[in-house]
Amino acid sequence: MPSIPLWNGSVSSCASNLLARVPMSSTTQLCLGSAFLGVFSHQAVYIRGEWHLRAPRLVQGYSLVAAAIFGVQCRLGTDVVTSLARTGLIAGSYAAALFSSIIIYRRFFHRLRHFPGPPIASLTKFWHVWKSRNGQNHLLLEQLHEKYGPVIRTGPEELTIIDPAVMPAVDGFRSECTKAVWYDMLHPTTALNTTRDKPAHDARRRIWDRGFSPKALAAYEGRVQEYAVVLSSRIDELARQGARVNVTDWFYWFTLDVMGEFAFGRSFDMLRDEEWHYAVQLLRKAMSLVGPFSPVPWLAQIGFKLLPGMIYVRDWFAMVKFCRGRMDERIQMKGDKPDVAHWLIQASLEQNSLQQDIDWLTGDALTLIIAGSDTMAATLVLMFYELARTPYHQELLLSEFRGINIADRHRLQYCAHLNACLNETMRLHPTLMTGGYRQAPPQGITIGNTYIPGNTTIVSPRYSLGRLETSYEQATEWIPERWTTRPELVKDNRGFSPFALGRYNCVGKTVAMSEMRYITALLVTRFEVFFAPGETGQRLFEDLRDQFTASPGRLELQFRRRE
Ligand code: HEM
Repeated sequence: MPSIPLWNGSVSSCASNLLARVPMSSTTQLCLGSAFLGVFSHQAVYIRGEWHLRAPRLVQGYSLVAAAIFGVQCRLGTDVVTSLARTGLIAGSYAAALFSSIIIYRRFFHRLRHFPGPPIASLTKFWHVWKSRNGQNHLLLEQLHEKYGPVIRTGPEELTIIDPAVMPAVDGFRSECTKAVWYDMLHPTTALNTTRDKPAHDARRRIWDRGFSPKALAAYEGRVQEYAVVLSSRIDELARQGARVNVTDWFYWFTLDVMGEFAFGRSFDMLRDEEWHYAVQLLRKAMSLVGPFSPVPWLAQIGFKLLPGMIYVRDWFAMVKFCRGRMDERIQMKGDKPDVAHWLIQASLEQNSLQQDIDWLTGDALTLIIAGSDTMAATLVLMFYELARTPYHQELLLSEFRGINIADRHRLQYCAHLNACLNETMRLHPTLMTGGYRQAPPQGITIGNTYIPGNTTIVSPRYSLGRLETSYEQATEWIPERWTTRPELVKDNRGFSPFALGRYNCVGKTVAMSEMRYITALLVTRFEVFFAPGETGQRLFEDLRDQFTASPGRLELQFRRRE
């Protein structure tokens, strides 16, 4: 995109000459000129292309221009108050004209103008920031679905599509969709998951795939099991005391410790210390902003670039610094530990680019920690909530595990009811509830019978897709048998894609399934699980936050050792 010079010396002297020549009474003329510029800049410049990454520069540029207009007036002898007022008028005229032009265009001329949705959503994403300020975007989209149907305009450039055809259309192997602007939210952090450019993503993905090959997975297995056994023995101690177990914390500590091992060859030691590591706390604080600010990645960019000291932004940078330090340590580590970082570092060494790749390595380590822990922990919490409510399913699982070696992941992967419990949890309580935004290719795309114009952001919320009565019988109930003995309860499974499809699918799917199967088998064979007195699961759902990955509320269970 061409960039417009917002400020330089020649503009300054030009403005100075101009103001010197015109009488001050011509403020009206200046305001009109400014308004004209506002409309012109929208129609000629901003109407095309993406601007979110340039938002910080634009803020700086406009501030400079406003300061220059003010400065020139003061130099011409106008008093400060009048200069300020006049600058406000000129800047206000520009802004009013610019935003009026944007609003009229978005409402009446935009290519998405015919799609239903809240009228204000077609004008600005700020309505979405406001509506999802409590981090429960998944519920908001459900309400909109009820009111407006399967295709909803949820933003000036955005459609939310709650139709099972959306998943194969946007993520299928032949799909030409790309990752949407949301993935630039954390720019300039570079990482596999946030790479929007297809060739660059594919190249990085090939490196990651080496870290998840069958040979690599076999090497991680033992280490994951060690952590699972530690978790189980901690729970055992609590069970002996008859204590309540906040499984939300324990499952997070378990998955985060494992991901620390994968990313840095060193855990966060949370299972051992029984408390949150400070770096993980920083990460979680920073991540809590992802939910409300997801609709406006440009605002996040302004925060990152112009307000690095602001609370939450500061936490994010502190976490990145921590990861960078741990990655430096990991690079220096002797020995050949089987972890994911090994493969990423090895690729950089082979290309002789270790120093240049340090940002990639840090960003990828962060991705691994977030993508690998939040998803698994939330799935486990939600599945144990369902199991605690239904002892019958614990018994079914127990009989499935009888006589088999649960430490053998190949054997566990054929446990039909275990797989069904996991699938059913990921259908009803997906851990990427609304996340995974895609962008339609320039020529557009047809989903079901609906043509989606080019470059539209497409949101396909798994939370709503998993609850469609047109796809599932008794859609809001947790019935694992729908994936085994009662297939008639699944009418259309195209929307079921917990790990995504195609080029952007989950690289950690096999490790995730294997880890979740093992920990479930270990806990169910050792303990009976039930709600702690007074626990209903209400807090779990009331405090459940949609911040790209799901962040569930507290759940207190009790465990009783099986004889
Ligand atoms: C219950 C467990 C998990 C679920 C439901 C899950 C789901 C997903 C989904 C839906 C995506 C696509 C995200 C997008 O469109 O932006 C994804 C991507 C990804 N996942 Fe997972 N995931 C899980 C566990 C894991 C684990 C254990 C790891 C690592 C060990 C992992 C690493 C990744 C990475 C690196 C990506 C980015 C892939 C790419 O962009 O090429 N995930 N995951």
